Amino acid sequence: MAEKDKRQEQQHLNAIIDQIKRAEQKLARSITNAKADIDDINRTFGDDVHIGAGDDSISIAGALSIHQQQQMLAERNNAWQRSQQQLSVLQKLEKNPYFARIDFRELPSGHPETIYIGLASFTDAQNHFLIYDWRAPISSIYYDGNLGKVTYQTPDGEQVVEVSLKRQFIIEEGQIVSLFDTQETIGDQMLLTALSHNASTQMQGIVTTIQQEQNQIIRDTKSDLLFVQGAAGSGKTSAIMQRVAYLLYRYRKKLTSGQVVMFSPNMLFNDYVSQVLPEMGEQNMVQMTYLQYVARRLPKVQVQDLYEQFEAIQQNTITPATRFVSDLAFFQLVTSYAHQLQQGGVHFRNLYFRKQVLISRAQIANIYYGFGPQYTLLNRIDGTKEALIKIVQRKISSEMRKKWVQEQIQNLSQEELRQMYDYPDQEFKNSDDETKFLARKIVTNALRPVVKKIRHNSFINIAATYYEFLKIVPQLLPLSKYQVSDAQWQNFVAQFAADWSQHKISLANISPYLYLYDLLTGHHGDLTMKFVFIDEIQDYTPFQLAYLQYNFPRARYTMLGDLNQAILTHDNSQTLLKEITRLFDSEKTRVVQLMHSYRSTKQITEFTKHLLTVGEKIIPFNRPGDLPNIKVAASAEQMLQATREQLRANQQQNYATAIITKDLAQAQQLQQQLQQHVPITLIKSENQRLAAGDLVIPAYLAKGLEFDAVIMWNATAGQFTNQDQQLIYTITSRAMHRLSIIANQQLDPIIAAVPKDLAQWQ
Ligand SMILES: Nc1ncnc2c1ncn2[C@@H]1O[C@H](COP(=O)(O)OP(=O)(O)OP(=O)(O)O)[C@@H](O)[C@H]1O
Repeated sequence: MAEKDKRQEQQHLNAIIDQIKRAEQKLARSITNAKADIDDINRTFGDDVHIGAGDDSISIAGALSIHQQQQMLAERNNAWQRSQQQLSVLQKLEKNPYFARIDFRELPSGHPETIYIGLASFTDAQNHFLIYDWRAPISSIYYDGNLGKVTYQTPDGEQVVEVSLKRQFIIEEGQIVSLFDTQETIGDQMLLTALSHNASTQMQGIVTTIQQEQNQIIRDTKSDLLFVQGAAGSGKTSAIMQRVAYLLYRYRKKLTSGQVVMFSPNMLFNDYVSQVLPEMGEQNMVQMTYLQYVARRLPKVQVQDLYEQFEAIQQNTITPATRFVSDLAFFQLVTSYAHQLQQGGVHFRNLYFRKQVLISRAQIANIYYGFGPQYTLLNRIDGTKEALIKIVQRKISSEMRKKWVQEQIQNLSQEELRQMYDYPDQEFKNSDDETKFLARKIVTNALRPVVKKIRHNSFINIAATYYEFLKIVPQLLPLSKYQVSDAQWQNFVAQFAADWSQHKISLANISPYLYLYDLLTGHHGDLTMKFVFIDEIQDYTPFQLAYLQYNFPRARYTMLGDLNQAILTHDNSQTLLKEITRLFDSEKTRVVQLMHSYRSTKQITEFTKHLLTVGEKIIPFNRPGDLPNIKVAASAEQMLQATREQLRANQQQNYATAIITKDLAQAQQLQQQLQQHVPITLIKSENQRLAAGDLVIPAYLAKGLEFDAVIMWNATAGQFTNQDQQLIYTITSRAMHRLSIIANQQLDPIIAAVPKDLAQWQ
């Protein structure tokens, strides 16, 4: 490119930065003023409020004044926060205002235009766009098209333009480091630079290099279900973070970050992605794991956690019965069973008062089933609640005469008495009246917990109802059709009861349990949630997905996964997609396949894709690096030695290494052995933070993460089973720049089967 062009671009950049600086100063002044206003209002708050003379009540004028002051304060606070946010966006823009320029002409008869695209929009005093937000409709021509005719979507329909120039910039601290014109969608040069960086404990945004296939996902606004299947490292997670930012922009004023929820594989991962949106000037969405979501509904019961779940898979304790209750067929069975409960089958609990049965379960059942057949479950429960509360109210009068109440009245201290009165120095006709008043108060207070129990549906014994349901499942449906024998089913049911008696529940049972509870009590889910994102979909069961859909009935769903990386569900992963699409209207379902893999070097991706014998197509991005190296040591001692040497070699290249083990026990043992020689952090729980530097981490916690260098520990024959192909793929595909595999005496056969020329064998 001509020197003259470069000079002109730097001049243009300087002029823009000047304008940004001026806007920053203006904003900083208004922030200072807003802050002064807020302080002022706070200071004069007390003075302006007129307290009514003679008593403690506030006069109407005073109350109005308080209300006005509060409103004013809230407005100023909002304005102040908005300005703060704008300022932080401007500060980011000042360092790196834009990354692309497009010259184009609207067809058929527009005049030539030049636009610059950056992280956010920036306009001059006359409201001319100096920078376009990357999410603006026009910006999609940067991501989607080549030179020449390009079509893009606007809110008013399609628009065609003729693109004559696409220029990309790398700008650091206000200086153009490099710029190039490109014919392609996004020049490979720019992507290569982006991908060559070192891994970090925080995920980075990909605004400047979003690929065309990713852009389809980010800007989709039509689908109720957007299902993205993509190889390891194909940018699924990156794309959805960008998609959230896009949706918040596109639907601003109508959509808040609280109406977007993302279900992620573990909390470590939540932490890993937590900076992406704030870096783009947006607030984080709600983020949680499925386990957190269901477990918080049953705070007194211990739910099988991620670790136990993974161990169960490893020990092959996943039975045909567990698989069956994870299926859509079982979801439908729970749904239809709930209808049957209108006729009978709900179990109840006695309601107690002062250790005596106040309303017996038989009485409650009579009320519940006393309503006519036209009553739905919801009407039935509402009607029962009403009737129970009436019974409680009727008890008040008879209870007031009881001895315990009289005793309590006599034992009341002056202070307690004062608190019982409706207002200070309350007067009564006579002492009888006063005693009656106090007795009523005491009994009402004592009955309050019972009323609360009624309101919270505690009179329903959901565990017994669910248990009864499990017991009769074989009568409702031929289990043999689902490859479950009678004995296996009996075991499953017995296990539920045994777990429950110890206040535990398995992950397989918790979703159907809660679903039955929801149907019984008319809990209809969260109607305000507008977008639900589910990452690593392959680790969900169809039941869980159907249950999520039940819980967020008005939301649109984006599901991402790699069917090659199912480490918690194994065999059903290939059929999962079919099952999921059954849950949605096919007209509004879109399936996108991401085939390019960006994370790893070409050598690593070529190697890892051979670990999969069946699976989806994977095209490596052409970023060169070393061949993966495989070391088969002669003893456990030598394996450790080789690991230390590899760690050292990686450090010399400035690569942070993650040593990934099959399970937690191996990770713990290895870290202890290594720690005597080198500092290394053990990641043993999802509640930890990801530390910078070298780590030892079990495979199930490394999901979704990436590292400069990976050492796969103990890839010895016999450690992994035939079923572990996807686990091995997940481990090895975490490496960005270097992959090492270390085994003792004999290599795992899945790895040994990879063509010899794809690795360096030592
Ligand atoms: N368009 C892009 N520009 C720059 N970097 C990208 C792009 N797409 C993906 N990457 C990088 O590739 C790596 C992998 O991306 P990401 O973690 O989003 O993939 P994934 O599909 O979720 O992977 P996995 O399923 O293996 O967890 C990240 O370092 C990400 O920054």
